[in-house]
Amino acid sequence: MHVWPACLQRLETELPQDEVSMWLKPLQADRRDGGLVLYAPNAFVRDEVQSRFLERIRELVRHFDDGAEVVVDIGAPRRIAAAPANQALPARPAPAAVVEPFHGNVDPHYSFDNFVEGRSNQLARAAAWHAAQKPGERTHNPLLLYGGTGLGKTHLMFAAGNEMRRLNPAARVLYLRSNTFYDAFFRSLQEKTTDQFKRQFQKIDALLIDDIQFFAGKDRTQEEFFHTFNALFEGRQQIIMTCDRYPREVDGLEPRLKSRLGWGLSVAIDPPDFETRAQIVLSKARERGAVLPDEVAQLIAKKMRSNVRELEGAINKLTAQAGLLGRPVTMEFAQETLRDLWRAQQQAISIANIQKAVADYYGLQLREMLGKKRTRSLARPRQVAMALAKELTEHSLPEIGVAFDGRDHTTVLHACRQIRTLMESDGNLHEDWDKLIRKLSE
Ligand SMILES: Nc1ncnc2c1ncn2[C@@H]1O[C@H](COP(=O)(O)OP(=O)(O)OP(=O)(O)O)[C@@H](O)[C@H]1O
Repeated sequence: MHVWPACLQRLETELPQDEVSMWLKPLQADRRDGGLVLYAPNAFVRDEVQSRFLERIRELVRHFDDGAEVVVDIGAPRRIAAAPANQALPARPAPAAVVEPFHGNVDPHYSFDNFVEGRSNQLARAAAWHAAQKPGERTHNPLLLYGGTGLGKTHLMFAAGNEMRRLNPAARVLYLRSNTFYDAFFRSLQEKTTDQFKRQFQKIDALLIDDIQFFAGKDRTQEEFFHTFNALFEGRQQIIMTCDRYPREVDGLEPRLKSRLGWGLSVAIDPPDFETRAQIVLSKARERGAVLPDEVAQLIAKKMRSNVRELEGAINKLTAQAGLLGRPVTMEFAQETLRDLWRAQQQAISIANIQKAVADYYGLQLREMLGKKRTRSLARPRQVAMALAKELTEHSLPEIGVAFDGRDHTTVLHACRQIRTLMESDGNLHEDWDKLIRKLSE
């Protein structure tokens, strides 16, 4: 059996069928200088195969053919007449949406009015607001909003788009998910309509592009986005992007693109604090026509801290059940209805998890962090871990003390107070705290 059919057969058992037909079946194998060359129909397929599959293909070829080299190239084996580039693109299901500007795909529901402002998102809100007031101004173009999942990045992006349309109803605002950009670009290659694809962007006033971390490792798409970006930027069209972390931290994004993304204004969104969470609960409940007592909103805000999408899930469950049963939302009703949700959260966060996460975060050995030494570099993380245990679990102070190498409950209490006080003046500590909560609540 030839080596490539054997590899392909194996890959078919390891990968989803559409991946195999999209990327691997179009490859044509040939021998060159004792090695194996896989010919891809175009650069797009070549890049994708190189970045996603080549490592595994090399392993399999080593296995079947004892160490033959593998390269991926564009073109066709010598014995097969070469097809012009782009023609032999693999068949692919039509993408969910193709770029067709001006269809008003900015969801009108999301506005600045129904976005609850707090310390964690104030800057991002202000930046989005300014971008909407004066689209294209150098101070906030491009605007990049980054932060963890479900924290309101897309909400703010839509709010900015809607505000632009409110101020100027003729404004052509296009919202695109990064994967839609990718699909549409791919399709334009397939249909040989890349010029048309590019031209579409000349006609818009603002591009809102969501989740650009998706471009990581997709070299051709990144290159195309880079050109689109440059053209928009030079045309003073507003660009608003979101990313799940600071783009410099995204592996697989090209350095020149990373640098360009930071040209305008980049703003982080952090997880909301307790007060903001409680306000969000009240506001979402109001949107659903339900009246929640403040104490119920506070209870939900205390228990659910990772992201707003989860808060919304809790409110949906609560208001739906109350409507169905015709019961008012009391504390007891909330406790009863959401018990399972909370139990799942609670199980995920134990004192041991917290200790490990804090030790890892500060680069310490767990044993050292829990031990007796009082040097600042150990004592402070130890206090952070104790305070987090109090904040994130239902354990009592004495129980937490026991888990921290048998310390007294007054030591835990002191740690909680000290961390609270220090956070008021120490921005770095506050950041550590937020990051740890985010990590533990994922
Ligand atoms: N401050 C806020 N006020 C009101 N609603 C909020 C707020 N923050 C988030 N939300 C709501 O939480 C939900 C999730 O927000 P959104 O989709 O904007 O998150 P995201 O940051 O874009 O997440 P992802 O990266 O997963 O796409 C939305 O329904 C949004 O309205």
